Amino acid sequence: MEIREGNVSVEVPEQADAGRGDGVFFNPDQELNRDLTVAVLRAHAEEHGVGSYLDATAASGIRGVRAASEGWAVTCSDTDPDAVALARENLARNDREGEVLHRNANALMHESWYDVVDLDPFGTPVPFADAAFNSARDLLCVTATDTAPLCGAHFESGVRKYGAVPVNTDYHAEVGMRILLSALARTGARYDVGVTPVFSHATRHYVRTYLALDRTATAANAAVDELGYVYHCFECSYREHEYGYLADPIGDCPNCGTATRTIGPLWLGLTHDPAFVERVATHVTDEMGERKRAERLCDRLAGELDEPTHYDQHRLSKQWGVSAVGMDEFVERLRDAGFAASRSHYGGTTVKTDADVAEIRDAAVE
Ligand SMILES: C[S@@+](CC[C@H](N)C(=O)[O-])C[C@H]1O[C@@H](n2cnc3c(N)ncnc32)[C@H](O)[C@@H]1O
Repeated sequence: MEIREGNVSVEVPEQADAGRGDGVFFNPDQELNRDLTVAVLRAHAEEHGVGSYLDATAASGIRGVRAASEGWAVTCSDTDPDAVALARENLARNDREGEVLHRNANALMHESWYDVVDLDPFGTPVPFADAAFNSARDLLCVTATDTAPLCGAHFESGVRKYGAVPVNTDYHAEVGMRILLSALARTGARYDVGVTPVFSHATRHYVRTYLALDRTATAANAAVDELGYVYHCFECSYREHEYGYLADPIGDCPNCGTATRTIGPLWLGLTHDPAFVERVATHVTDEMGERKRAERLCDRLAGELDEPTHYDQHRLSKQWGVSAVGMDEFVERLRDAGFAASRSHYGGTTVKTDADVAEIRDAAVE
């Protein structure tokens, strides 16, 4: 079946359920992810110009074709011969140049350099991360769809894959994002590559991040300095974070006395650069099928307070046995009490604030 996405039209196999079928993979639900990738590539090109782009796990090649239509010199790779044939056909159908290789992306990335590498694999990107840090010069784009291990819902799998302790909290999507960033920062650091996340979002069942790379030991050290731990109380939702690679757990919750759980190492630093996000927003354009959602997401991200966890007003209200109020009202009450507060992109009822859970209750519950 032929579909149009952004400025391109590609042939993709008809699939009943979001990509899961016998044929070459295609998931229409990832259009927002791909629209934002194009906007990020445009914003990145403003500073660095267009260059070489590797669509490492290409399937239909839709990412590669869209990047090629933006002027990037594209390479697509896939281990599935049917995917390789389809990606070639899709580049040709759009009159775009580009090479499509029937290669294992890991071998390819150990041999060749690209300005931008895009990892969009099935599930976890971890099997591709080492090679990617030895292939990407400027920007590494990564999707992870294994949210259950990342968020702590599949605890052992999360520990195995990400070398960190994930705990399933009510801010699980953010834990997933910060576990992924932590693992990527530590992988980059092994090769003296420092990462700066310039744009990241947790949307439905995946996390997507864009890392600006600095290939120096100093930058790698700076990235490791952004790692640390969150101590979480399941009784009252109190949490506290601590930078530093060596955990010194706080023990009992200072709010209610219950033992806290340690989560991490997590990336505690910024998960995006607000100025870059604003520039990305200017590159979200009319031909994008997910333009409205992309704009809303950029807007929310740009205004999101820099705090490593968020709260869910509805969960807190249930815990306290009070009625929830409108989100803008909730944020206003926190600000009126002197705290920094913003809504967050992790969900419609989520908020970021520098108030702790007892302070939130005092400020927001009448
Ligand atoms: C989730 S799909 C990619 C989806 C695509 N990026 C998109 O936006 O529609 C993952 C693809 O990775 C390919 N793949 C799996 N292991 C690979 C490897 N080691 N090297 C290259 N491609 C691989 C699979 O054949 C599959 O086509």
